[in-house]
Amino acid sequence: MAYAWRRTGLKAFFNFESRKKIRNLHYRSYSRASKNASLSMEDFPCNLIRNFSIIAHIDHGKSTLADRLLELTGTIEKAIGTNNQVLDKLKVERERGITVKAQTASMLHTFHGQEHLLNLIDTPGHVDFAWEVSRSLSACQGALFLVDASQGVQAQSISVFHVAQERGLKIIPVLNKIDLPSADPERVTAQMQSTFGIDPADVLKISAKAGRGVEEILQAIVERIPPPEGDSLGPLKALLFDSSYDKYRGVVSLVNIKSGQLRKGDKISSCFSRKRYEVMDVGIMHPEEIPTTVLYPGQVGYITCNMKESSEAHIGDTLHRVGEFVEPLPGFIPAKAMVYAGVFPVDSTDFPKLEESIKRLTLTDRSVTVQRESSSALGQGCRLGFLGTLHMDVFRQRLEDEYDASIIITAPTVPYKVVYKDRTIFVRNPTEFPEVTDPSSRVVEVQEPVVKASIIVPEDYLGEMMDLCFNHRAEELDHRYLDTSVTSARVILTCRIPLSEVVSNFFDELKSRSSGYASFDYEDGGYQTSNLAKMCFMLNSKPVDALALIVHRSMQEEVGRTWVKKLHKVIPRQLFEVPIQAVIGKKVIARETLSPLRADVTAGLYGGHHERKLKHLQNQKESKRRMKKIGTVELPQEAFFDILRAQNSR
Ligand SMILES: Nc1nc2c(ncn2[C@@H]2O[C@H](COP(=O)(O)OP(=O)(O)OP(=O)(O)O)[C@@H](O)[C@H]2O)c(=O)[nH]1
Repeated sequence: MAYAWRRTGLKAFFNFESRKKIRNLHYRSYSRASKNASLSMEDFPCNLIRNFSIIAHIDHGKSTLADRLLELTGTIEKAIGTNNQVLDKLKVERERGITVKAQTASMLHTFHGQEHLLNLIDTPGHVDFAWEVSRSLSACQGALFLVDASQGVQAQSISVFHVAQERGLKIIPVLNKIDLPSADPERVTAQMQSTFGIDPADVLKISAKAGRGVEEILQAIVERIPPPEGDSLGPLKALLFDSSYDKYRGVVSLVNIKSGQLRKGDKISSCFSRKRYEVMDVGIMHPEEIPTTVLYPGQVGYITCNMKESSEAHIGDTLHRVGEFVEPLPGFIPAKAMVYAGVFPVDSTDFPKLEESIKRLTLTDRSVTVQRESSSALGQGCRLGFLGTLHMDVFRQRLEDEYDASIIITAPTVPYKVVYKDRTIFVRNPTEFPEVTDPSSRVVEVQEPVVKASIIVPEDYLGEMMDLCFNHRAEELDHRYLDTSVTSARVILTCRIPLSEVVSNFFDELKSRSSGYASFDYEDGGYQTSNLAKMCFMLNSKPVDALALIVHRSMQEEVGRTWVKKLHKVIPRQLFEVPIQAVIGKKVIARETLSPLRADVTAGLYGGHHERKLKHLQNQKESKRRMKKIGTVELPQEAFFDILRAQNSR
């Protein structure tokens, strides 16, 4: 998919360097199918197709294994020893070494003299991109389940295993990184057995980096994963599971044919919108687009039709032939935004450009929700909903990298439920949070989202982790042993914890207090009643809306004091006294006072040098232009943004 973006819509926005790097990577890809462009899809009935995914905890080697499989099947050039990660195509993925977008590639592999079509979908490992994983699995019958032989089973190993199991996929357990000196294959295999009931005899032991054991993986894919099913003579049913946007061809959709045949020129219709289209182009992702004339049941490929707007490609939609009635496929549960933040242009006149960039970027990332908002301190902006804070950070980086946007993001907030006597509303922006202490607000109660969290950690750090969880208002703490190794037994700790705690600095604390050994995963745990309030920050009695926070009452003094102190540090002294206050309702929780100063920038310049004085006055005039005026208080724009950034990473 990203190749489609790269070739088209987003290409124009990449800077020259990143384009050059990606182009080099692109032209290193050779393949039998691209040389032999007349790939005949008729040659691959269902029994010769295997659709599979690679699933694992973050960094356990999915993209590296994908590279080796593509090399071994001749899809790309051999480059063992180098770390290409061909399917991680976005600049943000290559810079951070993480996958954020599932990618598809088709390989041809001859087994017992018979050529098979293997469709691989490489998926992200981080919990924020779990939606991407579950969507991709819908096109698969099997999954390679990778576990790092030195790290062992980690938190996301458990969640992705269960997602694959619930979908009834055939799971091939793989122990990766056996080349590492710290690898302990026996212990980790035993963990896989005790945690997932995996038979040790089924576990393939490989080094994706060195290419060891990868041949056996190809064999296992063909032998163990069932072929897809589907009647090629039945009515057309194509599951639309992903899409991207091409400014010349419109929407490019990724489809999995569940029954029937999809040909160029076919007249098709969407079960979701009932709109009709004509298929302009069909093909497979190899990983580049390779045109074919038809797609058969079980096959995974792309189509373009006359879909002009990206919103027309509804993820999870069923496409069928015009005039044929079909029962729609089950589709997908829509992504649920977990955190919200306001995104504003640094220069407020750039808002139209920023809004356009956000619109284009969300075409390639459908899990982001967008709503306009305005702030008296920051001007016009958008409130965006993300699946987590890493997702938010990746989106920010993509806006900067691919759209050259200069933005400022407010502190992430979670969606709160406010129950009134006669209705319930969701609040995604702290400024809209009611004054719950005021009886006239008619608020019955406030609820906050909670998650069911699991932390896997060596036993020695259990105490630290319990302490961390308690400090973040966790409840229902429980733990059990994952393995009983005498030297380094590992424990899985589970609890319910407010989502707002998770999106603060929880993850950083978890890593530092466990020396990097703990892994963490969470899933939606519903809502619970909570004692929350809106904290406003006032400068000289004027509220600064962009800084408002929602806090738990048990932490209000601590939070108020911390931020008032930080504001005191960064706000320059004014010509008058400025009280800085943290306020809940009408009550001042914390206060600092900025003493007055008469700004005489030429005071230090003794005698003569009239030009120097003029230059200083000129400089002062310049910097005044970059001041933010909040009520009567003038604040350098950068200082204000620093506070917002600090709130963002609190
Ligand atoms: N020693 C060793 N290192 C490996 C092996 N496989 C992968 N790695 C390294 O592990 C790191 C993570 O590998 P990736 O392939 O990016 O992992 P991933 O699972 O795709 O990561 P995400 O997509 O971010 O979840 C890289 O530095 C790889 O070089 C292996 O078999 N042996």
